[in-house]
Amino acid sequence: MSDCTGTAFTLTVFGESHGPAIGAVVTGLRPGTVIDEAFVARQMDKRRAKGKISTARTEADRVRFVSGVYQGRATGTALTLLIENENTRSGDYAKTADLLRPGHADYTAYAKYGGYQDARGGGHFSGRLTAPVVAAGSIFTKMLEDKGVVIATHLAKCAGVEDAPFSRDPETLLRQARQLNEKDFAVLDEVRGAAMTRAIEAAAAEGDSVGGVLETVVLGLPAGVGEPFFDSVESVLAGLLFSIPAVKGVEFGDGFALAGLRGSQANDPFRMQGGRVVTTQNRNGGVNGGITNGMPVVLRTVVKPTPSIYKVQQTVDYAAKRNATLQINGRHDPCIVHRARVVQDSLVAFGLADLCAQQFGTAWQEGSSWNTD
Ligand SMILES: Cc1cc2nc3c(=O)[nH]c(=O)nc-3n(C[C@H](O)[C@H](O)[C@H](O)COP(=O)(O)O)c2cc1C
Ligand SMILES: C=C(O[C@@H]1CC(C(=O)O)=C[C@@H](OP(=O)(O)O)[C@H]1O)C(=O)O
Repeated sequence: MSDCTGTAFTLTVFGESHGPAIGAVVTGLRPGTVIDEAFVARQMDKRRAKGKISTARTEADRVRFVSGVYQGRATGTALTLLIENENTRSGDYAKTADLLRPGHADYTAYAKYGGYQDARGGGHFSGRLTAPVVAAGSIFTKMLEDKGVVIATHLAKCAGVEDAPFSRDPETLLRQARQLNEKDFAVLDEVRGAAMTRAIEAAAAEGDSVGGVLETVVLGLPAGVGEPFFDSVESVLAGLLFSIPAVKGVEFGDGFALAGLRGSQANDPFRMQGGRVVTTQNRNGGVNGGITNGMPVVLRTVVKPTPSIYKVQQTVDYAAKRNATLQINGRHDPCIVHRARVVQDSLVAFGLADLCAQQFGTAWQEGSSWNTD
């Protein structure tokens, strides 16, 4: 069973999109860890569907902590949080119940669970399950922020429109990261952001959907975080990021572009700066040998176009075992990228907090230094 992930901390998600509630269980929290419900609510708002560029299924997404929290702090025993599904319209799926949606998990869930799965709205395979991921992940985002680690993601590309790149200047990059975390639609260049929004709306007007690339930076992590071989920073984060429904690619640093470079270009030269080891460029994305090197961790994911579109599609009728056509109605995101950005932040936070706990023990949360000497 792998609805559960993590080592020092664990995160379990449960529920179905059209069931009564979805939720998460977190274990391993140091007693006294701050659970800032206002911060959690702000993060949830970034994932909330808004306007024509998102699904019309708007959910309040109120997070109810039902165990493991007392007077705003973690008790140290299992923390459980619940989010009710309040705006389901299962009837939308009734007419097409046996018609497998191309690109979605209808067929694969059938193949695995033999018809016992809750198929309404994609059930457990709905992007809806990312709501508890954000709620739980926010605890780790806050934990890292309190330690001076800033995680920020922008829509590097969406609907074919590219955002401005992250700055290479450390101070400007930190300012950009902080500004992104205040934004609803996370772009560095608002003009390009407006072009993205128009392109999403244009695809939606045609009954179609679009995808894009989410780029994350993590600032303020010390060198030395990451475990040997199978729990390298890249292995852990990629595993978590591929769990986000619709993510089909992950790369670190210059990623696939490294294939076209020479070693003399790909190696990040070391220098001393203010008593610290730094590199003069960051093509390896702040990770060498699976361990952080103290430079910004940089990674990108590919988010595919939403599978549920309104154009007529070829499929099969699984009950009748014959070819069929599918015309979806119902409420779907014409684009997932802008909503998935905070899911990405949350899972990066969880993965890195878990690796920090393995490196420093859960006491790493205390005080302002990392005790790295
Ligand atoms: C925040 C979020 C919202 C999503 N909204 C929709 C949606 O409205 N309609 C849809 O068909 N897929 C949506 N998806 C994507 C599907 O859940 C996903 O494509 C599906 O589970 C199949 O998984 P795969 O694409 O990883 O193979 C959403 C994903 C996320 C993360
Ligand atoms: C409800 C959310 O998104 C849902 C994700 C989703 C999917 O297939 O992933 C399909 C749609 O569900 P429904 O058909 O029930 O409206 C989206 O609305 C959410 O993200 O909170």
